[in-house]
Amino acid sequence: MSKVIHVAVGVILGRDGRILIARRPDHLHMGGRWEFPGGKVEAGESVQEALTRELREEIAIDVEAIQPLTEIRHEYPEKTVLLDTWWVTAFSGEPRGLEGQETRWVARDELDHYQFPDANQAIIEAIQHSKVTG
Ligand SMILES: Nc1nc2c([nH]c(=O)n2[C@H]2C[C@H](O)[C@@H](COP(=O)(O)OP(=O)(O)OP(=O)(O)O)O2)c(=O)[nH]1
Ligand SMILES: [Mg+2]
Repeated sequence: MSKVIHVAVGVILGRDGRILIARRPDHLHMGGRWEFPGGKVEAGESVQEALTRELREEIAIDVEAIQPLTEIRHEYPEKTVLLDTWWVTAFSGEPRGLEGQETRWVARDELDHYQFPDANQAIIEAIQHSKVTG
């Protein structure tokens, strides 16, 4: 019955090694929590296309290079998501929340200080174990 929602997620690496997080608008699923920007893969779209589109729509950057990070499947009571998560190692533009979201650059070892959706714990561990540094 419950289908898995495929989500393209970008872990955006700044030149100083920090990572961009954004606060989900209150009215959305997991509203108020911090996230790595991204959104649902639409029909006919590849995950890379979705990632590029979502990061342009949400935070006004153009993706130039990505590397796979991890895939996390998580069952929330209301839905199941597959977070298809990519490092964004090069981009153009200056990120800003086009949908009014607060954004923040944080050091890798400070991610634990923010409240993310439950599925993200596994992403944060993958980041902290990854050798990608930009
Ligand atoms: N973008 C993003 N979504 C996440 C993260 N962690 C997590 O559990 N999710 C969940 C929340 C949502 O149920 C789903 C992503 O949906 P979304 O609301 O970002 O999708 P979207 O940008 O396409 O938005 P919309 O068109 O539905 O308004 O994945 C994360 O770090 N980033
Ligand atoms: Mg989104």
